[in-house]
Amino acid sequence: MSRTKGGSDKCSCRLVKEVNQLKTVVNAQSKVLAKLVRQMKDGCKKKDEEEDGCTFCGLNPCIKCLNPDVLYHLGHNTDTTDFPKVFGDVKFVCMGGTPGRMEAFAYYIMQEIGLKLNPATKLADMAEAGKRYGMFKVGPVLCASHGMGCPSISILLHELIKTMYHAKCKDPVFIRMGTCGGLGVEPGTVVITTEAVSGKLEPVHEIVVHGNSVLHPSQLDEGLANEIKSCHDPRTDKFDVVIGRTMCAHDFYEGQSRLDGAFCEYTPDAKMAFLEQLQAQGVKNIEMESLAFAALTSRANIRSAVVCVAILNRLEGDQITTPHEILSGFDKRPATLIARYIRKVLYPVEEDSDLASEAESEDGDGGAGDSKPPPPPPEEEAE
Ligand SMILES: O=P(O)(O)O[C@H]1O[C@H](CO)[C@@H](O)[C@H]1O
Ligand SMILES: O=c1cc[nH]c(=O)[nH]1
Repeated sequence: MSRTKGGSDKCSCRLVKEVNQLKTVVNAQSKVLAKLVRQMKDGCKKKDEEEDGCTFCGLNPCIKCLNPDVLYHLGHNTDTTDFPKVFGDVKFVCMGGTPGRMEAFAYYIMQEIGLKLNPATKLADMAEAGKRYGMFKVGPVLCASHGMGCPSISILLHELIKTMYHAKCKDPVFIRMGTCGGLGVEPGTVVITTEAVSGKLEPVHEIVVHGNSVLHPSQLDEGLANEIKSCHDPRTDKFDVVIGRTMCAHDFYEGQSRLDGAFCEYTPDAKMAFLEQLQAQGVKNIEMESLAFAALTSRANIRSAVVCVAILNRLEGDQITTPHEILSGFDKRPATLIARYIRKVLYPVEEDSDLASEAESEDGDGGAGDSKPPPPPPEEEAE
């Protein structure tokens, strides 16, 4: 009996050992299997990306299935516009409030990057059919007006991001060039945003989806902000450039603590206390689109920057009394820096010293438009 018991003990011991060995083998095999599946998926993802072409992340997977995709506010759709042909070369998407500013920028950048237009023609407004925004294309630079406020820029960004997606664009950079109210800075100073904050001073853009609040971070690309700042030449430019946080308001008057709106239910002291609180938190300016701009571009992993000129110092007042000629000179300042940045990217061999020779001349009649076009202008026509 005892022999039998000893035998069965031995047997179960061997069984346990064998089961354990088997477990080790199965575990090892499932690790190998998981690795192979991962490699297989990564391979397919890479292939998809190569096929899709566009480098954006996190986009709606259903875009592919929209046939056609109608970009209603831009007046284009994938049935009638050949996106890769029309927009496939876009590397810079520049945006600003008004169609006039963006058309002027389009002509300016044309000169700056050495493109030419047949003198008998003019740049077409590519969003004319949508009757909402203005859009002009000059080689790799797409210039679009976004209107006022986050809802307006947000609609445009959805449609521009889809435009870039359908066109299979590779890593286009998005830049908003605007005006703002400065905080403790001289009127005419250019402010480049590090981070957009809401009226509650939170670095998030809130959207309401299905009745629920959804928050998206509103960071901007620090490297890009510094690259654009480095295009400033303090020796010759007649303006300062600072980097800081931007408060994005959903209104020009009460939302920005002005005392001159149709309604005002706070005291001048409360206004000053709020503006000083903003300043203490590193806020350098106030405008109305940076939050949606930062949030939507960063959701798609797009490098983006906000470059605005202060048209007044809010610590000194609310009303904009600066004459229009001076304001339009101010408008050219963000444009000058952005054009230099674009030139640097397109013509990296250009010497930094070239920047000094074409610094903004506000005494002249053409302001930033006086700049010399870069050497070897490509023999290409603007669209
Ligand atoms: O000068 P732009 O870029 O239009 O932007 C600023 O000016 C408008 C208010 O006057 C707001 O849209 C604000 O963000
Ligand atoms: O004070 C200002 C000036 C321009 N744009 C704004 O939103 N606020």
